[in-house]
Amino acid sequence: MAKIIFFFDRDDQYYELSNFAGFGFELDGHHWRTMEHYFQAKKFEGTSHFEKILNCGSPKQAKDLGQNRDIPIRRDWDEVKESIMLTGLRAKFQNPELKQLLLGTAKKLLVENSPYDSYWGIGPNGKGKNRLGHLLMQVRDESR
Ligand SMILES: Nc1nc(O)c(N)c(N[C@@H]2O[C@H](COP(=O)(O)O)[C@@H](O)[C@H]2O)n1
Repeated sequence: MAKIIFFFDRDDQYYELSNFAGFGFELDGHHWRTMEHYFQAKKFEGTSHFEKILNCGSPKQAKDLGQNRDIPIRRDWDEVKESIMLTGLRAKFQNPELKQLLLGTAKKLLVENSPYDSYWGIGPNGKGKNRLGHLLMQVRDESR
């Protein structure tokens, strides 16, 4: 049995772990359609761009809006982004179905197999930080 779970593409067995997966949750008085909506919107808290991301349809739209640098993102984003990601993941995995799925991964290494992102995923050379995978494993440990 493989000791590593790679997730990223829609047809991956554990696609639910992806921030793009369609599992909504409540947090900070809002309903978030996906983790990606929450994460990207938090870059622009207190602006109309936050509302635009909150209300947009797809995680892809949320990410595209979140990468728009015509609108300034909060200055301390690099310092707070990990704790924002962790807070969102904790809320997402309150869903009993998702919590069971996460716990069912037991002690396996969770890896966001993103070919683009060397910070949250493992990036093009497979050596990225995989911070999303590590935070998911933290939430898994907390859920036991
Ligand atoms: N382009 C893309 N497609 C997916 O299906 C993804 N899961 C991701 N990764 C997510 O992108 C977010 C990082 O965004 P920033 O570059 O920090 O703005 C993060 O939620 C990754 O999990 N990307």
